[in-house]
Amino acid sequence: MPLFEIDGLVFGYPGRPAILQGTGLTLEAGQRLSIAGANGSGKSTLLHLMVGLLQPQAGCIHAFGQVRRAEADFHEVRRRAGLVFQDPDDQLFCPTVAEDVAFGPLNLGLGREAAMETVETVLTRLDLMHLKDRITHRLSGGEKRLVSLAAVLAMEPEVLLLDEPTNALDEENAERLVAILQGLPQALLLVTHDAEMRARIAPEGLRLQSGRLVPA
Ligand SMILES: Nc1ncnc2c1ncn2[C@@H]1O[C@H](COP(=O)(O)OP(=O)(O)OP(=O)(O)O)[C@@H](O)[C@H]1O
Repeated sequence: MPLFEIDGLVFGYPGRPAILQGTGLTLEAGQRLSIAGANGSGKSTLLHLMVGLLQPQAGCIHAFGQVRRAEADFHEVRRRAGLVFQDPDDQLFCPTVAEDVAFGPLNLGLGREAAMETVETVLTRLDLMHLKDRITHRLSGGEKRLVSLAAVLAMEPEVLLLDEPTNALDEENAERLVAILQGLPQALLLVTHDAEMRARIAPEGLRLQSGRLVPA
């Protein structure tokens, strides 16, 4: 059973022409797919539709074995599919890094102590323990991006949806992120303009062009 099976998606922002015009996509368990495409072609929009942050005007989103239509259908999707937003400020909203990373596990019903254990495990794995007690909004752009990934991984999603994950990262941290992503067991959908990163993490590539996904 595919994790996501999307067919015939049509979407345009209110008062604007449709940017997705019959987009289809299948993501299988363990599969790593990349999506390239021009600025403004609708890549971020597609990821937002996949987790129910936007509603399509037509088409079908089948996720984790069920058709998802209403907002309530997407609660489970957002728990099982972790979206790392293009802008970390859309992801992080707690006063400290520890609280931001603990937010997901606490929301899933973990007790405070268990959630804090998860925070330490994930931050240690990403080599970010030095940021644990920092004020989130005072972090650098690159630090925020890594903490965003930590916050998503803390929820142990079955699939990661990554929107330009190396934006704002210096070379060393971009390299570290690539190594981390290569080592993760999850299925992954990677949106990036970085051709080298696509080749190293998700060589099976698609391109969003004229509102449809085509082989890259
Ligand atoms: N909330 C919004 N309201 C109206 N238009 C929007 C909104 N969000 C995005 N758009 C427009 O929709 C189009 C697609 O945006 P989207 O962010 O999905 O593109 P993208 O392929 O991810 O681009 P990039 O490569 O620059 O990140 C763009 O023209 C953008 O300006």
